[in-house]
Amino acid sequence: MIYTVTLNPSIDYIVEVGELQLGGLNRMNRDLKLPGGKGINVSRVLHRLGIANTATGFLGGFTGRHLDDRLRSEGIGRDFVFIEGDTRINIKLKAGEETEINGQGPEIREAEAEELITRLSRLKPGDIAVLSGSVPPSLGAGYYSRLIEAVKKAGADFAMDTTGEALLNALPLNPLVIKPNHHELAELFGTELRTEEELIRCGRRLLERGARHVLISMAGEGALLITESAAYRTAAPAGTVRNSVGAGDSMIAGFVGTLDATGSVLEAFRAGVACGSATAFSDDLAERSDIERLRPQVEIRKIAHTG
Ligand SMILES: Nc1ncnc2c1ncn2[C@@H]1O[C@H](COP(=O)(O)OP(=O)(O)OP(=O)(O)O)[C@@H](O)[C@H]1O
Ligand SMILES: O=P(O)(O)OC[C@@]1(O)O[C@H](CO)[C@@H](O)[C@@H]1O
Repeated sequence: MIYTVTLNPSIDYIVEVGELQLGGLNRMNRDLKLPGGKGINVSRVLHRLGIANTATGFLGGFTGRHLDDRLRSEGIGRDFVFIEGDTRINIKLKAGEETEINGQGPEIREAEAEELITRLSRLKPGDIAVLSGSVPPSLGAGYYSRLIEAVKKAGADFAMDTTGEALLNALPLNPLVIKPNHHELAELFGTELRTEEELIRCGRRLLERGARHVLISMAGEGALLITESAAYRTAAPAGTVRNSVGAGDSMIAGFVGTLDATGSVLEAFRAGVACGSATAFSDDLAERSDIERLRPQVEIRKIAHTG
């Protein structure tokens, strides 16, 4: 079973205005409230692919209840720890460009934090925990490491999609896959990454530090996959972008779900790119039919041997 862990879920409030008047009154052309938070997005895409999974993490308040209802109505398995604070609302403003304003997240009390660790310590060998997204400030960056230790002690595996210190701390614990986008990768290494060679070099350094697969997503420019033995590249399939929020999470869902089901790293890579692009071309996350339509368009090229 795949478990997704979202420490900081959200309702994503997608707001479309024509031209943004800063300091003035703007009227919305369109708005949409979607379940959000990176792990929750992974769960929703896995579910659409027909892959059994359980969404866990923290939910609270009226927003948390709404999210839980939405996930229940979609038929997604849930095992959230319910907290006192309100789950955040993240604003995704579309005014030509996409601008995101994400909340910090509610306060998580110590007993609530301990409860999630207890739940994850019940995973079984063969299970995979997908840990995604930001950490509410009250938990601190070290919390992910405690969760991972519980998962590993239970004999289960884990994948990680977060940034900064939390990601670096997870590397020695050997994540199945990590997925920085090219901007996050540059930030991790404190440098600009202009060429494919530079991206691959940084990806390899993350392998050396313990990751087992490194996916580098590059939005409309496709993605790179760095494994122990080689580096691969795909272009993104062509299409009209509608809402790219959750494209990276969709990619993780396709990669982890397919790797778990087939054992094929390249099929997992292909599925990941198809899921990511299908989401970018949809208002909400991708539907299975859109993913299947794009899958054959994803051509994978081996570009380098590792080592
Ligand atoms: N504009 C686009 N056109 C085609 N495919 C896209 C586009 N944006 C994203 N994708 C697909 O989705 C994958 C992941 O996208 P991206 O690199 O934007 O991830 P991300 O930054 O983690 O996204 P997010 O944080 O919005 O979930 C890309 O590798 C690509 O396959
Ligand atoms: O603030 P975080 O946890 O880093 O990211 C949260 C978020 O931006 O990520 C998802 C898209 O990947 C959205 O559903 C959600 O609003």
